Amino acid sequence: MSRLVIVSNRVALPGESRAGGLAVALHAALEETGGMWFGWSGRIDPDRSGNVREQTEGDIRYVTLDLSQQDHDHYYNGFANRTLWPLLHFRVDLADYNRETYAGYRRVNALFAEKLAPLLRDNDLVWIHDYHLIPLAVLLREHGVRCKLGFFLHVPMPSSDLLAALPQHGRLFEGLSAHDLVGFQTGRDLERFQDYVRLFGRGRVIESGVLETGGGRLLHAGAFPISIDTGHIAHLASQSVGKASVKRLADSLSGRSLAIGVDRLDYSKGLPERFRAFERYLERHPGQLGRMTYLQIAPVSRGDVAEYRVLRNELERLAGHINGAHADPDWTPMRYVNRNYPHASLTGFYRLARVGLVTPLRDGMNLVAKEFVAAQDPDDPGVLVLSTFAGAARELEGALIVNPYDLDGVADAIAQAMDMPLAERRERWQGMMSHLQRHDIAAWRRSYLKALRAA
Ligand SMILES: O=P(O)(O)OC[C@H]1O[C@H](O[C@H]2O[C@H](CO)[C@@H](O)[C@H](O)[C@H]2O)[C@H](O)[C@@H](O)[C@@H]1O
Ligand SMILES: O=c1ccn([C@@H]2O[C@H](COP(=O)(O)OP(=O)(O)O)[C@@H](O)[C@H]2O)c(=O)[nH]1
Repeated sequence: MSRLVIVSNRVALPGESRAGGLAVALHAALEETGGMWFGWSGRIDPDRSGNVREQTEGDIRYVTLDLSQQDHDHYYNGFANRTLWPLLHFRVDLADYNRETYAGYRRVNALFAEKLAPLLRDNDLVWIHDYHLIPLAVLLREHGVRCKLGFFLHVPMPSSDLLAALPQHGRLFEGLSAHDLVGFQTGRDLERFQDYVRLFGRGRVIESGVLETGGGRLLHAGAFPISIDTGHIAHLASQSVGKASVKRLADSLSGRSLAIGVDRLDYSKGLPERFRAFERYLERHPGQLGRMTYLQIAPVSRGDVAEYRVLRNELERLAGHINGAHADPDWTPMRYVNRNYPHASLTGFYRLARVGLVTPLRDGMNLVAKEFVAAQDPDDPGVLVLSTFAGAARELEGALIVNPYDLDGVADAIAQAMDMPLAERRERWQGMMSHLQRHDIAAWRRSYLKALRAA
């Protein structure tokens, strides 16, 4: 059996709990197979990049690298999160390109390749994750690495005309052809990648999922929608009833219904639009006033990046305004919390909620949508209000699908969820839950690795 080696910027080290779907999902995948997880240690070294740390827990060997402040600023805060992240989420208006951060991004990828290459064996399966590490495969090949290399993009693949706005897009994206298999979240992402290869990459699509790249190399590509450990989330949720944090939340509602949103504090998640839609709900549905409390959990993310700080200020202002304008002495319409919660609490919060609000402007998948469904009480399930621009909307057909830019539409969906009869809630939930039982994180890992072995 070949060894699985996962490479990603973010590594869920033992004992670390941090919001973010990639780390949650990869940890669940590696727990089943064992193997090696290689990535950034999460630490800044005041002197230099490249200090290697190693630890083993169970069947997982973690090998991580420290980064210097400057490398971290240029690679993670800079090119990855101020250039690629906005661009890949269709936000050319927010993308900030500069050659210095691009050089830092390439430098850190070169360092990853230098430290990882000597650890690899020819029969390993190496699975590289996300936009932080697009050039890594080319660099590993230059170090003589011959094993199978796969890549998975967790974020959306944008339209090729948008991608073409990036200087160096050709060098960067043509580098994907050094992999044996490139995976995307949805069929639409795959289609947009194929368009890019055809229109800008000097390549051709032989058949869907089989491409000839500009350099004449054969490349396999496919859609592999990521998922959750459905059984585990459902189990945690069912056990959460007696948990103190869950009980305190339940008691604090004084019999009112709960609507919940759980998102990293990120502009892709559509939080200002969601807050405004919630206010619109209060205005358009006065008959429901005082019947529901909206809890938004939004742990601070990428706080060193300017756009994220601006967003945080805007959300504080909006939450204050909504409560100021609509609260009663005995009822506050919304609660806004910047703390990070472990799954043991979150799953209980999801289960308490009548409405789950997942309304990103763009999202690769959105695991919160899937967790919300898996955590529901089968006898009395809540309703998911889901943006059509989340990858999860391609699968979760029983959700109320909304356009997050249409504030009235989102407001009306919240009201519909509040009034939805039990029989309809059950029917919608059962369809989504049986999908998630069949398509869980193990199925995702298996289908990707099967395709990688075959590529
Ligand atoms: O590592 P961070 O900078 O703290 O950010 C957390 C992760 O955010 C993004 O997650 C994506 O992956 C999820 C799982 O596939 C998916 O459901 C979600 O739609 C994506 O946004 C990012 O792509 C990861 O690299 C980050 O680790
Ligand atoms: O306080 C929090 C907030 C979020 N999450 C987890 O972070 C992940 C977020 O993944 P998603 O795919 O929804 O979005 P991402 O943050 O990766 O863009 C989910 O597993 C959440 O349960 C968490 O553990 N604690």
